[in-house]
Amino acid sequence: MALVDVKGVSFAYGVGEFRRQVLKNVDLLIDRGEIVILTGPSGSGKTTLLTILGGLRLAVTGSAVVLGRELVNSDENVRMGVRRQIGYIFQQHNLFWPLTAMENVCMALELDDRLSEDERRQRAGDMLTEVGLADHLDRRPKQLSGGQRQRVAIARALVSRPTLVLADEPTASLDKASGHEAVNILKRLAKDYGATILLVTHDYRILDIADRVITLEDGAITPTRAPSS
Ligand SMILES: Nc1ncnc2c1ncn2[C@@H]1O[C@H](COP(=O)(O)OP(=O)(O)OP(=O)(O)O)[C@@H](O)[C@H]1O
Repeated sequence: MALVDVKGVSFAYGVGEFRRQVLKNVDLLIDRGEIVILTGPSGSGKTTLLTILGGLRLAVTGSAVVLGRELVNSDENVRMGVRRQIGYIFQQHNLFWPLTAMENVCMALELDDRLSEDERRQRAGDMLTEVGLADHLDRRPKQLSGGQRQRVAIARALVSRPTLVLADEPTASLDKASGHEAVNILKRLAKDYGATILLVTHDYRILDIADRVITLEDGAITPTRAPSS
């Protein structure tokens, strides 16, 4: 069974004369372990689709089965259950400024009451080491570079070993070298842990990390092409 199985999803913002159709009959299948990049022009509906698949926005038309649960017309508790199995990475890393790198990553484990405080710190430290920040555990975001902050965000998204990682423009605020480094780390960790990634980007420099690139234009998926390598 596909990890993400979308059929005929449409979505509009607003009502009446302000109604704007943003997604038009979208179909999308993503298998377990795949790294899929979703690209396309600004305003084509990429973030809207990502937030629907992440259980952050409710769609009412079509079908979107994510991690085995139907999200279209779903109850909030279904979406919450799915959200708990997803790691999110955003353009702005969304780290908490007063907290250290270690504390930011530990926060992602706070819902898991099977872990003791020591185990959380151990796992967070291990994951920060994996992203190359073993020497920066006690630094706060303002003491880190943009690329290092995004690596903390990657560690935070992956520390709970999510089945699915959704990333929205994760390299948009990074230079070429740190953007590429960040997504390569993300790819390596996803492959190590068997996670599936759906990543929205305009950044053609990172298309080569994908197993598959799909394009959204004016709310509709255009035919799939192989990633340029
Ligand atoms: N909350 C909202 N209310 C009304 N319209 C919205 C809302 N969010 C997005 N839109 C509109 O929906 C369309 C699609 O937006 P979306 O953010 O999904 O596109 P995108 O492809 O991710 O764009 P970008 O690449 O610029 O981030 C845009 O025209 C946008 O202005």
